[in-house]
Amino acid sequence: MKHGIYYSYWEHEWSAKFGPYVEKVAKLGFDIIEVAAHHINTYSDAELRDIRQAARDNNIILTAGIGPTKEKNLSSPDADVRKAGKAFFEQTLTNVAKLDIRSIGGALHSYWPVDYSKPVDKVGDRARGVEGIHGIADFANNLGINLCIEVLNRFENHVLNTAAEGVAFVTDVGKPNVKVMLDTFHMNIEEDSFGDAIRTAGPLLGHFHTGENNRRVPGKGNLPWHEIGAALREINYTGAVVMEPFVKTGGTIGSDIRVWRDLTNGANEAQMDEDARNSLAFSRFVLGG
Ligand SMILES: O=C(CO)[C@@H](O)[C@H](O)[C@H](O)CO
Ligand SMILES: [Mn+2]
Repeated sequence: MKHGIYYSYWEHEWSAKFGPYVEKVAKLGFDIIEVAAHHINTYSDAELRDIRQAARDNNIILTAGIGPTKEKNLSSPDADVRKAGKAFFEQTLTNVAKLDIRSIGGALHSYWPVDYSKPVDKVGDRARGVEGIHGIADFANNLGINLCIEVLNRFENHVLNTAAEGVAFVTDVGKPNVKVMLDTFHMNIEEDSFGDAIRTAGPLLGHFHTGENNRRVPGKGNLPWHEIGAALREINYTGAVVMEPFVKTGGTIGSDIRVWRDLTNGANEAQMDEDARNSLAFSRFVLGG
């Protein structure tokens, strides 16, 4: 098991440059830095080469996360939007591969966060999502990349809310590099049992996000970390565990995640770093790795 952190912990925008975080998280003791792929197509090849080199020098693995926009939605009823989504993913995956990234996770099968001001078509979106992911899976596989389909809570997406729905979706896609991704924050809202949800995903679990009930770093809230760790051990999970804390207000990240209060009690960067370091020690102990 490898442990990481999403760089958005420290940032307000998905467009923030992620290069400087490679060395920072290495110093904090992490194995992985997860970066937002939303704007990777604006990076030059030279920039990507430098970041890849920094990761190699610091013994850090990069993983990617993404919440596709409505205009790049692989499950849209509009064929032109689906086409734009496919082209966007092909370009994004090509650039992601330049960083030696082997895993991209998020609502790849849909868009995020969902606009609920209009009625949603869960059945149609799911069917088009299966087809859309099926249509980019081989392209990703040829680059050595796993597509990890994130199960989200009802307020952020309607297509997949439980591990069982995630497993059924991934089984329907039927490609070896398409996996289920779970996130403890979302599980806490939707699942009857953390342990059962993890066991339901079993060998299909490809990526795992951690965060407390209020998205503080693991160890500062009330989630049943021992139960979560026992279930991960039971299924012999050896993949990435990436903490995804969101504790600061502001910017697109603050508003997409609905952070309307400072959950750090005014912590400065050094104190936030210390929280991350402590949570990493807690996570390694309780979850393994
Ligand atoms: O859990 C979440 C959002 O609640 C994230 O994983 C998100 O989908 C994506 O990473 C955005 O970059
Ligand atoms: Mn997540």
